[in-house]
Amino acid sequence: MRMLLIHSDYLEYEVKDKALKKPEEISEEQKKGRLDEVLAVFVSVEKVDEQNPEEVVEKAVAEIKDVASQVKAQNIFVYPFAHLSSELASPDAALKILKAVEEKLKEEGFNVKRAPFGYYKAFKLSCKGHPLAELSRTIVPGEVKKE
Ligand SMILES: Nc1ncnc2c1ncn2[C@@H]1O[C@H](CO)[C@@H](NC(=O)[C@@H](N)CO)[C@H]1O
Repeated sequence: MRMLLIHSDYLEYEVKDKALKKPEEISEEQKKGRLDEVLAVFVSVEKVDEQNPEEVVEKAVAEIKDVASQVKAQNIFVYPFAHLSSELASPDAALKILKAVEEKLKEEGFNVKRAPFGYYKAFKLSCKGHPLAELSRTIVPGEVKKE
């Protein structure tokens, strides 16, 4: 799994078109979304993650929690983003893992939104620009590499 974490004044998105034949079913309300004072987490789920999804979810949540506590962010936006890797997991596996990350973060007490899966989306992001505002993490079953 590849994650790009951007501490932002806000992130907002608007669904534009289907990017998969069978994207995630969403409500009218989910076609637009916004969070302020947010840690935006752009996530590419990778093929290797399919070997141990539970471990990857645990490690991803631990890394996100760590960064969120450093930047003092309570709001987290999990954003499916198929552009951080050339070895992507299947859509089904990726969606399951992203939903699990979302659920675990909610269980940890964060205010979490997850952008819809399988769509082209317009988005606006306002990066805060401080030294910890732009971070990346690579997670594979068995190890976590930090930038
Ligand atoms: N392995 C994977 N990890 C994360 N997201 C994945 C994925 N496989 C499919 N997606 C989702 O389907 C859209 C088309 O690839 C993706 N859409 C996007 O990445 C948008 N930024 C538009 O390009 C994404 O929603």
